[in-house]
Amino acid sequence: MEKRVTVLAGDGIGKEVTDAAVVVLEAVAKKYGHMFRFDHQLVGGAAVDAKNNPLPEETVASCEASDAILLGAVGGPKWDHNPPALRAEQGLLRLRKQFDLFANLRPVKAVSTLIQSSPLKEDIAKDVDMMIVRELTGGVYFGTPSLYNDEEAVDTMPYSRPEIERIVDKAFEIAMKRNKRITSVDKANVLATSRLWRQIVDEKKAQYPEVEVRHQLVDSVAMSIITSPKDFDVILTENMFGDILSDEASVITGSLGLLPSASIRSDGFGMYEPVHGTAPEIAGQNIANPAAAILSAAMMLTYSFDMLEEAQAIEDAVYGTFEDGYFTGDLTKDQPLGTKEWTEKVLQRLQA
Ligand SMILES: NC(=O)c1ccc[n+]([C@@H]2O[C@H](COP(=O)([O-])OP(=O)(O)OC[C@H]3O[C@@H](n4cnc5c(N)ncnc54)[C@H](O)[C@@H]3O)[C@@H](O)[C@H]2O)c1
Ligand SMILES: CC(C)[C@H](C(=O)O)[C@@H](O)C(=O)O
Ligand SMILES: [Mg+2]
Repeated sequence: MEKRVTVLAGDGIGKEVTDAAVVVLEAVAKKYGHMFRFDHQLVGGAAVDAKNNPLPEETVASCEASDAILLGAVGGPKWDHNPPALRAEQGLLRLRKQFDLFANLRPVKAVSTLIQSSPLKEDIAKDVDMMIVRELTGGVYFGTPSLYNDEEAVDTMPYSRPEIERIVDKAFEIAMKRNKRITSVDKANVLATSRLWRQIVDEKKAQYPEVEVRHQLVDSVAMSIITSPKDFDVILTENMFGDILSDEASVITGSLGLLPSASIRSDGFGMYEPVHGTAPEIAGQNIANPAAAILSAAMMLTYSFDMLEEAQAIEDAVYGTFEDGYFTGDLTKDQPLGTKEWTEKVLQRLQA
């Protein structure tokens, strides 16, 4: 099969980790007889510097002509004080909104070879396997009015019925393919959007009688995700709660550098991005963990290209490399491998 992929490295460690994902995809293409055409474009701070726009037209045009997008990360101190339209993160938010990528899937899997890197006790972290389904194009990230001046600031958190219904449907679909358990996370004791969210989840539940649905308040989930993570299978939540809970859940696995994500819409088009950010303090040093970006590439093969065997081959190579005892510096202090050297081990496994 031939596929076009727009690669948006972005800023900080974005380039190092997307470079790793691209070489892995090239190895997969060679092994399975596919052709992936990569088109590299600017987004985020790099695009602000070059084009005075965090999401230049050429980037949008390339994404429109592609079958999927692979993104590194955007942002950093250099652009933090820019006016809102010229902030690096705007490039990412506009991409998500413009391409209607409403469903953000963030799997959190604790594998036994990495348990020693988790600060949690082994019996708590062991065998955790959950999927965070985060609404990605609504809520407080995109609310108007939005206002900021020296005296006053306003954010608004709107959600419409159709916006909630489609993400709730997606969560039920995913739950049906997994263990038929959903925890819907909200703040219904305070927020009107959460009360509508709860109502719609309850309505949809009637269509999926086999799925066990639990509502839990986000503050309580923030605690239970650490004390009893195995209680969760599918976590369904709105945009900002999902952002916060996914970074928190990464702790269970051992590192934020392990968490991939898929940002998809209904027709199969998607953007694939690690959950982590640009990690400015380690950028350019060949020490970032590329696993999250490589696993995001595997999600691209699954969700956009329907290449399930190829995706599995990437996952096996990544987890096999950990089993072989090779780790980057976020996971071990004992002779860690660099980003490139660790990726080379993954390639060797793929090519074996
Ligand atoms: N999707 C994205 O583009 C995205 C996501 C999150 C944050 N950001 C941006 O990134 C910038 C930095 O944000 P932050 O510091 O809060 O979060 P971050 O995710 O960049 O870093 C948090 C911590 O995790 C470590 N870390 C992250 N990824 C790693 C990896 N692959 N390997 C090893 N260690 C890793 C960092 O060194 C740091 O200690 C900000 O501008 C933020 O807006 C972008
Ligand atoms: C960079 C930022 C806008 C983004 C978000 O908040 O969605 C990031 O934290 C993420 O998790 O993808
Ligand atoms: Mg985040």
